[in-house]
Amino acid sequence: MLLTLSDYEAEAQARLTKPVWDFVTGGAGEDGTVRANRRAFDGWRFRPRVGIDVSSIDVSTKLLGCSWQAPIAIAPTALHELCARDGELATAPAAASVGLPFTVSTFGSRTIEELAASCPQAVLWQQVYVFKDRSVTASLVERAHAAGAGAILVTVDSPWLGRRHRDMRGEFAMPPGVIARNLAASTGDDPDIVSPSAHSRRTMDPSLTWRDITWLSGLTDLPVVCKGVQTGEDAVAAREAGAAAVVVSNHGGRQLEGARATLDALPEVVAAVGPDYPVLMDGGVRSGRDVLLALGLGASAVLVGRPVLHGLAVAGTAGVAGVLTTLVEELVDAMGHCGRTTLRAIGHDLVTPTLGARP
Ligand SMILES: Cc1cc2nc3c(=O)[nH]c(=O)nc-3n(C[C@H](O)[C@H](O)[C@H](O)COP(=O)(O)O)c2cc1C
Ligand SMILES: CC(C)CC(=O)C(=O)O
Repeated sequence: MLLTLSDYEAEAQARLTKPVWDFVTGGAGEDGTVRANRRAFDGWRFRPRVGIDVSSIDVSTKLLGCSWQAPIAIAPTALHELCARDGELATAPAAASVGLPFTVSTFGSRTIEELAASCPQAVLWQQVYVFKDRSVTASLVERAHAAGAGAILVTVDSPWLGRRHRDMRGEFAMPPGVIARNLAASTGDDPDIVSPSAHSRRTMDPSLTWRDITWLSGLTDLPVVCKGVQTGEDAVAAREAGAAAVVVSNHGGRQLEGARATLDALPEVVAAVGPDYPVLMDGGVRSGRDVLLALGLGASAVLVGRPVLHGLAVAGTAGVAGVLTTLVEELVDAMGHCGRTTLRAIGHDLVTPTLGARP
């Protein structure tokens, strides 16, 4: 029975080849930060209130110029065709049916134009990297705008891809026929990403600074969101560079082994930018209760990465819709039991450190 996101994960593992499973699941080094992201959620418990009418619960929100049915979005993950034949073409209708934004990766196996045409109801965001060749980044932004995207997420944690031991040991190579078509539409030819690590060394720009975010913000009227911020200082710098929001993210533990859990970094970031600036987070969110803890610690919304790929591998569109619906239902359930009926009613008083889990 597919009751929880762990059930989808186990079922996905049974369906994917080992190299693809390792690529999706793994992180930098020995996966220490991947585990830290998950464990951080065990460090917090709820302080439920009772005596409050919870017969009607509204988890919808308005953020970055669009309406969301719940404060959850799909994080950008490369090459959905690794997990399902139709790749992102299967993901988009699931996001649309649940009413949540879908961030298309630069390395999407389908172009943003194809996705916008095949699923006009979907709220699509475009993730970009600052490439050494700035014209490729600018083209991704321009195409996203023309395709009707709602926001640009610029990933700022990737001078190159992290040292991912699972992929290095397994000598991961992209299966033949899996093509980063979204990037290809901006470079003009099939980008050679057989080795994602080698490709990142050739193309991603390690000289990226906040000046580049200012440049990027000047290219578009769309909200630009900085993804990969992990400190209060950098959140303030992102805001000053023109970002409309930040995503507290360590790339799902795939970049710097030893980076702290994103849930641990979140309160510092929220304190630095104040309550009126949108702070999103991702990393290790695996239940609606996790979503609620992140909101209690100040997040405006969360993104989920791997669980969407698990849903895709299990049952395509229906699998992704199942994963997203589970998260929303669990969030509503937890809010009711906590005596909270709207997102506005969620504050720091909702959470308390787990006794014995923290110094
Ligand atoms: C297989 C895979 C591919 C990813 N590709 C990208 C990408 O192309 N661009 C990006 O900014 N982040 C990428 N990420 C990171 C996610 O956007 C997100 O930060 C991370 O998956 C969140 O953690 P979670 O998987 O625990 O939810 C990728 C993550 C995974 C697992
Ligand atoms: C295909 C890669 C460039 C994407 C990825 O693995 C990542 O961003 O974590």
